[in-house]
Amino acid sequence: MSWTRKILLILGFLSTLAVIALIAVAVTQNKPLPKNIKYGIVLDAGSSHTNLYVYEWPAEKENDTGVVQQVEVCKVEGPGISGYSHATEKAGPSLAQCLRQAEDVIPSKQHQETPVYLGATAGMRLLSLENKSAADKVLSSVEKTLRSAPFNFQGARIISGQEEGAYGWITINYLLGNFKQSGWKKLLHSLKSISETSGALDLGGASTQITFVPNELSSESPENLLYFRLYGKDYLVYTHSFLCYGKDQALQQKLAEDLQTMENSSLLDPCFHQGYQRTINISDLFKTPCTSDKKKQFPFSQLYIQGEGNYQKCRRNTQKLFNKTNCPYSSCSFNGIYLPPLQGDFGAFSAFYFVMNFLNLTSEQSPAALDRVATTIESFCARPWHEVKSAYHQIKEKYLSEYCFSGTYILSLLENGYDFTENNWERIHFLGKIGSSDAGWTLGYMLNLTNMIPAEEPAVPPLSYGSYVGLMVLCSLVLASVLLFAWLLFHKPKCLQKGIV
Ligand SMILES: Nc1ccn([C@@H]2O[C@H](COP(=O)(O)OP(=O)(O)OP(=O)(O)O)[C@@H](O)[C@H]2O)c(=O)n1
Ligand SMILES: [Ca+2]
Repeated sequence: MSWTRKILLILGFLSTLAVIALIAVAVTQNKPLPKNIKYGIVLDAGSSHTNLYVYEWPAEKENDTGVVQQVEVCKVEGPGISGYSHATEKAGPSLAQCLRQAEDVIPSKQHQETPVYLGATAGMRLLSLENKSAADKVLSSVEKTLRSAPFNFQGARIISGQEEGAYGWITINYLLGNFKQSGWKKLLHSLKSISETSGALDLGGASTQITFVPNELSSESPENLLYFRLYGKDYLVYTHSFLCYGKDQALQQKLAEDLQTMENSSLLDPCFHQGYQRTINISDLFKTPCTSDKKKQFPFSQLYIQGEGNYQKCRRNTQKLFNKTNCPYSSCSFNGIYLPPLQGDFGAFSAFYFVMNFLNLTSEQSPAALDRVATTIESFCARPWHEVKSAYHQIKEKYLSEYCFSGTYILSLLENGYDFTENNWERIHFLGKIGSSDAGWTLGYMLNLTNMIPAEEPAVPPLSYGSYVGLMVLCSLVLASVLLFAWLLFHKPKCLQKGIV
């Protein structure tokens, strides 16, 4: 072998070594640190029940959007905490089992640093209107239990309807990735200076919320407007919470209304299936502040409900709950509450989802047209109770017996209350979960209280780790080839000269 050929071989070998060394250095120098996971707990103390959520996120990424996810949900046995008004000391202990479940999910050495929050919604709002001292005692009881858990207690309080709407909106937009815009979308949006978010529709047992970014800025009703700066963008958000318009309180309102014109104690109710019967104490019906204005003396103490199963009648019946007669603003939803024109897509969750999912009306591939939704509810309501009961024997009777009313109420609320029509119906997306996380206010609440949503966009390295390593490899290969080529060109080893090769 000639000396030039030897040198060439050595050089080739050295270049390969250099490339390998460069890659090795790039990989080891920039290897991401082992994942350090953090946890947070939020208890959603709703009017019908309490859920405990455990969230996790990588510690080093806590200011990025979309990194927090739900790892556990525990449904507390028994009623919501507002249901303990007659045994307030039992409200706290009812949470113990779910807290123990959270202890199993979160590594013990991290218990102490894990924040735990409890937010109570409309059930407790109503209880504090009805009996403030009972509401305070319930909150002290749950605080005592939460303080005795091994976590870092951060508060147990009643959140306002505005907060409930706003945090629900933050949750779904965080999970849908609407706050983070990358690539062409970011460019497009910065050119048009818009950023699309999705509205949020939440239906609980005692209240319902509507929250979205309206098209035009209007200061007609400042109490319905919220301002946020999130990841470097400004958002002006409309929100309203209707207390007493959750589906359980809406049913109470409807029954109290029906009672006004009754001559005897039996009620033929079009919102329940034919053959269904239920007895209600009239005193219970008027305990809630939602019906107190309809309270009067009745010549009977119990109400006997007989199902009739008639959607059209039920619809006319529930429609009466939405008073559209006077509106002091340019536009209203109902009861004289300001509502700007609807804008964009909406995510509809909690009972909106439970009910529509039961009725098979949530499919994203072929969203049901409004008239198909109505006919589905109509034919469901028309099925006799014995048939419904045997077809869905696995579903709790309390839920099952009310899907006809709830479906009808949801249509009334969306169509009569908020003015959704067949033209924008497909903009409503009924969703239970986004990824592994439930849609609801709890995630947004935790993100806010732990300062995990920065006002300005966090500085992020321009390249991801993978692209960085890839680029290093590419540059090294190009460099090595250029060197080799240059050497070959200038030194023209004999082996490459014409006649020798
Ligand atoms: N699979 C399910 C689960 C719940 N529900 C009903 O859905 C309603 C509301 O549920 P939820 O969103 O959990 O309400 P809460 O959070 O308890 O009430 P609020 O937000 O008003 O405090 C309740 O009437 C409950 O009976 C249902 O019909 N089917
Ligand atoms: Ca709720």
